[in-house]
Amino acid sequence: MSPTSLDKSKIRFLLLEGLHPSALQVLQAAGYSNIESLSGALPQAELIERLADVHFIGIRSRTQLNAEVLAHAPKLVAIGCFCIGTNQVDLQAAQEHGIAVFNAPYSNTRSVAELVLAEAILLLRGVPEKNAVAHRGGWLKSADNAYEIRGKTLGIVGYGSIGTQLSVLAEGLGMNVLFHDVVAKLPLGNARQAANLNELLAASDIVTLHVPELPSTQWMIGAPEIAAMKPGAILINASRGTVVQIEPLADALRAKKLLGAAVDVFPVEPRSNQDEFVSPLRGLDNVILTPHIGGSTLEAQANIGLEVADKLVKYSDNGTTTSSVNFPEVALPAQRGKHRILHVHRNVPGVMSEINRVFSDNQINVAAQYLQTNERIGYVVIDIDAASSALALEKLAQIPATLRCRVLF
Ligand SMILES: NC(=O)c1ccc[n+]([C@@H]2O[C@H](COP(=O)([O-])OP(=O)(O)OC[C@H]3O[C@@H](n4cnc5c(N)ncnc54)[C@H](O)[C@@H]3O)[C@@H](O)[C@H]2O)c1
Ligand SMILES: O=C(O)[C@H](O)COP(=O)(O)O
Repeated sequence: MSPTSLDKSKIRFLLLEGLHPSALQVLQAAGYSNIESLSGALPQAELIERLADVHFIGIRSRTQLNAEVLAHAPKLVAIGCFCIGTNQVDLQAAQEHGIAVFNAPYSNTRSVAELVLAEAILLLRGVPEKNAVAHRGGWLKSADNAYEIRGKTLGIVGYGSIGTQLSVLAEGLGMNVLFHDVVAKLPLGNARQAANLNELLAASDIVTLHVPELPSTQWMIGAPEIAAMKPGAILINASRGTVVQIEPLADALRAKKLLGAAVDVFPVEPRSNQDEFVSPLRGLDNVILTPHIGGSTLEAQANIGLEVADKLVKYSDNGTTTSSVNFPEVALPAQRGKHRILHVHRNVPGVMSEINRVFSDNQINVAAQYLQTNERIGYVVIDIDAASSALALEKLAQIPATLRCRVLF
């Protein structure tokens, strides 16, 4: 019996944006060798060119996999976002092409929370400004506008994985925690959910943002929201660059309405370390500017490499889609002596009858079948006799609603 899965040496992986070597190690240990790793993101035209024969791509937050790029990726089976955010991928277009998307939803939450707390402490003491002045030969020894973090109110916008982790750490430092979320959330410790964003803005000494990039979070902090903050408050954004309007923020910092700010993410970010960083916030001494490194610790990156690479291997090797962000979740144990068909299809009436007709019309015995659907697509894993898999694959590929179809083992 000949193996029907594509030979592992022919399965191409393209890893972008300097993924941690742990990702490569997981892929190699699973038998994959056709792997190209690049340190930066690619411009759209080059991305499209390279995706022509790539089966799996690994990216971080910079690589834009929009509908046009995905339309030019005929062999792409899955995308690994080696980070939390998946806003850089058009998840709906990926679904429509039958491409599964995976991420690492928890691996860098601690790293972000630690950075935010460190920034809050430094900004409350005026350290960024005092440091900048000292570098220019000045000496700003003064207790003016320098405060302890103990007893201050931290306002967390978005009480998810990062927001809750931060909440616990902040209370450990003696802070009061207020949070705002669109969903009613169980407060941890003594934290309290604010009635709305304005209540949080008016009551917080430090406002920190931890919402995903969504249409509803775009530019959610602009001039009116900054005006609603306490005079002398601090704003921290380590979420996404589209959440805060930069010009009103720069104005408020210049006018000393805000004591300081820490910004890790920007509406436009350089594609690589070789490109220039351009921002109206440059040159403001009371602002900590960091190059999108909230999740960039070796611990987080190593864990992300292991987690996402493992998800790609499991999907490639046996079709498991557990914790995919855009695919129905299916996990079936492998069966000895059987071949496995993975069929992704548009979720339209009658499609399962057509699929099952392939087996009944061709007298193919089905040993196991597992279907999961969401609004748009269905994903069915079918184990059948090895001798029939080539015929089944050919017939299933002809069903008009088929998006992707492959056979394993
Ligand atoms: N700077 C970095 O390096 C870095 C690292 C990790 C994550 N991030 C960003 O941080 C974001 C948050 O990460 P997370 O793991 O905590 O995500 P999460 O999904 O666990 O939590 C997000 C929370 O925001 C809430 N939310 C959504 N829309 C909202 C709105 N309009 N107003 C208030 N709350 C709203 C959600 O209900 C959820 O509780 C990620 O989506 C990512 O974009 C940045
Ligand atoms: O979404 C995330 O996890 C962060 O924004 C980190 O992105 P990065 O991997 O590009 O640093």
